[in-house]
Amino acid sequence: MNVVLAIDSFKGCASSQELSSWIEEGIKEVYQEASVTACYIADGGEGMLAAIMQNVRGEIVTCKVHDPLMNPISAQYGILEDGITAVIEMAQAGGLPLVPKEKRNPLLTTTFGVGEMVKDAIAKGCRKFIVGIGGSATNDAALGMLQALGYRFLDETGNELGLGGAILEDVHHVDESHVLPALKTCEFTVACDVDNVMYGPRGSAHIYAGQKGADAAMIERLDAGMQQFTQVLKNTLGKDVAMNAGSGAAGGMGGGMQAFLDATLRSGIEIILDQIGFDAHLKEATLVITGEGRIDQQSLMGKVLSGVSKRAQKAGVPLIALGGGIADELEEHKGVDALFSIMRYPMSLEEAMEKPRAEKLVKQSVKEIFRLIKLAKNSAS
Ligand SMILES: Nc1ncnc2c1ncn2[C@@H]1O[C@H](COP(=O)(O)OP(=O)(O)OP(=O)(O)O)[C@@H](O)[C@H]1O
Ligand SMILES: O=C(O)[C@H](O)CO
Repeated sequence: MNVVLAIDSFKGCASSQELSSWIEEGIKEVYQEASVTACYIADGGEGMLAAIMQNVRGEIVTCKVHDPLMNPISAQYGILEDGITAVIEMAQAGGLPLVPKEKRNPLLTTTFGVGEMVKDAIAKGCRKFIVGIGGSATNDAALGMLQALGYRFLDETGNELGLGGAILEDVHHVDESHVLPALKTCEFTVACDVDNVMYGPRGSAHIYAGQKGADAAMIERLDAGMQQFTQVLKNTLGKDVAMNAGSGAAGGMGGGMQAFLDATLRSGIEIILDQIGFDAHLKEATLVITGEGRIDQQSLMGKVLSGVSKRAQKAGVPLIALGGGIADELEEHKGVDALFSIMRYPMSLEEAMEKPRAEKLVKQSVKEIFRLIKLAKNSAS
């Protein structure tokens, strides 16, 4: 019995690492001799750095940067063993949890700190970047990040603009004369947690600015600003990126990085599965277990579950998914052989998400599943 685990965190409850160790314990109680390979998983947002660095060789670097409201903080990024590839998780410097609820305002928040991380890595010799984007407090199309790297954004009359999503509507000119020279020799691959576009009904502001503290009027302003800014990108750089998949991830960070840094945008889960050599693990696998906090229709359309499912199907390995909860409307789940909720009896979400209870529920569910598998295997042989 070779089980491969590729489970996303249950957001607000348990990390991919914690879940993996609980699942492994549950399996081992039934199948002592089982071999369990835990692949830590994330989608590009929070947790991506840990997911990649725990699966590959490299070092973690801590540096001093600024949070989305420009308060000094420490952030971490990784340098792979080749010494030139940096793994940057934008959420470390631009993440939503860094901003207290009452201060969340994507007109003001900036990705400046993410640029500071890139600058630090460049100073340490890095020239290749894997940047995980998502889980952000920002909607500034990467302008803050670019400002930290020397870009200056000017209004109609040539005045330099400040920080935050509010400047999108005022940018008319881009001054590249102070850009860090080494930036031209850098290669960026962006791991996007979603495939949204920069503006419009599926744009970053309409879909995600609400959770970052924007009210309806702010959302309209950010959306209009983003639209205006993408027009400037077209006129000044000749770059038409606004409708590319992932350009609207992390408040337009994907699109900004594509336009200014020639970044390649990919789905975060695909990048992570490649980095950790997931396909090789599948070759030996009897079964794969994936999952996330809440399994819904979206889970099967471009996030961790669908990424893992595509590869498991290709390798012909059965896949089961474990969720804190499963959305009512989810009846069809093509690509996942069986879905299980860890819940045993009605309880409040708060109770369910208490870590010790979640741990117990996960282990109990896993034991039940593996008891059945063992029984079926024994009766078949
Ligand atoms: N132990 C748990 N029991 C029941 N439900 C849980 C538990 N842990 C998390 N959840 C539910 O899952 C939700 C989080 O969902 P999930 O972990 O799938 O992340 P998400 O916000 O959908 O982001 P993403 O899809 O990018 O991972 C929580 O808000 C909660 O409703
Ligand atoms: O950061 C965000 O805006 C969301 O995670 C989508 O990318």
